[in-house]
Amino acid sequence: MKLQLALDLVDIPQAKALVQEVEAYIDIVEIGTPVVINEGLRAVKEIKQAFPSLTVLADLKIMDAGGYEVMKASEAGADIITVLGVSDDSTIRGAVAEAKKHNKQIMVDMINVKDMEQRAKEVDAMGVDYICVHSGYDHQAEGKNSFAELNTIQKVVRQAKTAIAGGIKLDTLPEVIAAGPDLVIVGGGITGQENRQATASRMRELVKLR
Ligand SMILES: O=C(CO)[C@H](O)[C@H](O)COP(=O)(O)O
Repeated sequence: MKLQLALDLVDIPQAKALVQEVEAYIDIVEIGTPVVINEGLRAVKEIKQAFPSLTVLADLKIMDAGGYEVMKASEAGADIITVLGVSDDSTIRGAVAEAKKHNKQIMVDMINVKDMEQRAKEVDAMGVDYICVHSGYDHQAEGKNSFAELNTIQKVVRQAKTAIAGGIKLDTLPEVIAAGPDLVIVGGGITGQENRQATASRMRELVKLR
């Protein structure tokens, strides 16, 4: 099981400072959608240059032009790029084909997918690397989480790794870990804490036990 740090509400200098603090405890650093909107792919490029040994995920949440956008993110240094599960199949296939050319990986974010079981089967068959169940900020505000959805996709996914994101905190992490995803994604559960290093370190310990 791996741990991904999601950076969403920061600029590039703040992102670098945060990664520096918790680098030892994470496997993947995510350049979140708001960061890419504010700073562009330069944020991906600068973080990869500053932390070359970390896997960098660009959370582009691609919805169209899969091949082109994956090409640009790959050129910027992203190792993993996200595409939305609600996208057209041709977008996901284009993203997967382009990622393979650059030796990169595709994560499909299943946010707002209505038939989770059916779509997970379909995107799994398209050769994506990760399938991520995700309660976004708007869902979190309504008190939702993705634990049940993780269970649903785990029953049908055969080749991709499974991931879960959305509002995971130190106190809910044991429940998430018990559900057995391949990757746990934590944003505010680390970045919003007073002692980020201690929180990330404890999360690392818990994740490592599995
Ligand atoms: O993609 C995102 C929002 O769309 C976030 O990166 C993801 O939800 C993880 O952050 P948090 O743990 O703060 O919810």
